[in-house]
Amino acid sequence: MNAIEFDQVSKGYGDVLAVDDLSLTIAQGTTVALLGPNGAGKSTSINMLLGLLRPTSGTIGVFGRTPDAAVAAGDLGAMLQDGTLIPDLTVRELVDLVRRLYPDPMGLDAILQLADLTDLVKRRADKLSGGQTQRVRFALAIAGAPRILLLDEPTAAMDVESRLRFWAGMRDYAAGGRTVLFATHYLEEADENADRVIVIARGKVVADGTPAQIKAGAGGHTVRFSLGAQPSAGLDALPGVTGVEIAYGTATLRTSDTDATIGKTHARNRIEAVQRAREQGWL
Ligand SMILES: Nc1ncnc2c1ncn2[C@@H]1O[C@H](COP(=O)(O)OP(=O)(O)OP(=O)(O)O)[C@@H](O)[C@H]1O
Repeated sequence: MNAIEFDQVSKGYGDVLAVDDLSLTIAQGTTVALLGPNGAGKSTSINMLLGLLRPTSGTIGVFGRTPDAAVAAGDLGAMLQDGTLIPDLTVRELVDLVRRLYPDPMGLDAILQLADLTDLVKRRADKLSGGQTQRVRFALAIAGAPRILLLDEPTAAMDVESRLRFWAGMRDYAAGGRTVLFATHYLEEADENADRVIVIARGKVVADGTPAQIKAGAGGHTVRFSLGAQPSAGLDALPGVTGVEIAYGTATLRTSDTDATIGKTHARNRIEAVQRAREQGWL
């Protein structure tokens, strides 16, 4: 049975077409990565799945029901990009409070263990680091034992070790037939933690397959260059680009069309070099 179904879904914000005629199905029991650069439409898709946003056109089904009906039935748990915790409660009190809101929740100890929170149970929610806060938000997402878990860039504030423990907790949660859909910018995270990777760029699916297929296929080419003085903004909008990573002054672009990406990168660099030369009074 399909857990999730998008049928020709589009979503526009004024002039911006964030999701563009998206059709896909996700089978129950799979862990799927939604991989794409900033602005690809990942959060918009997840928010539509939760019924927080309405599609401009097309329909979304969750176990054959509308997103609103699925949320009401407790089928969907989510960890979104922001959201504050109730500050006055301890971690244990907060997780217990939320799990009691559901008809058939997970046990408190099981949640705390999966979210790696057993050492933090007595800590007040407003005294947590960014990565610890993320772990509590993961605990709240799984508290109701939802059949589908949606994670929107869940490891954003985590260090390397926290990330590894987080993904181990996610895999334990997914084991036994649950469906997980997570959004990420990183091919490595998708590769290591998903059964299937859907690459989206500018609201459209540009590749869809197993991590091995995605790495070997069209989405797997890499263009790397030193940024120098030029800004990194806008690299994700270059033709073919499906992912951007910036580290130590080097840009690594993942692209489905190396020629088009290099052509535009070259043109952009020349324009910026001319602009800089003008600013310096050399031209
Ligand atoms: N409320 C809004 N109003 C106008 N435009 C929006 C709004 N929310 C998102 N957008 C635009 O829609 C497009 C898709 O955004 P979305 O947040 O879904 O992408 P994303 O893949 O989740 O990006 P990121 O990785 O940065 O979170 C972007 O161009 C974004 O600027």
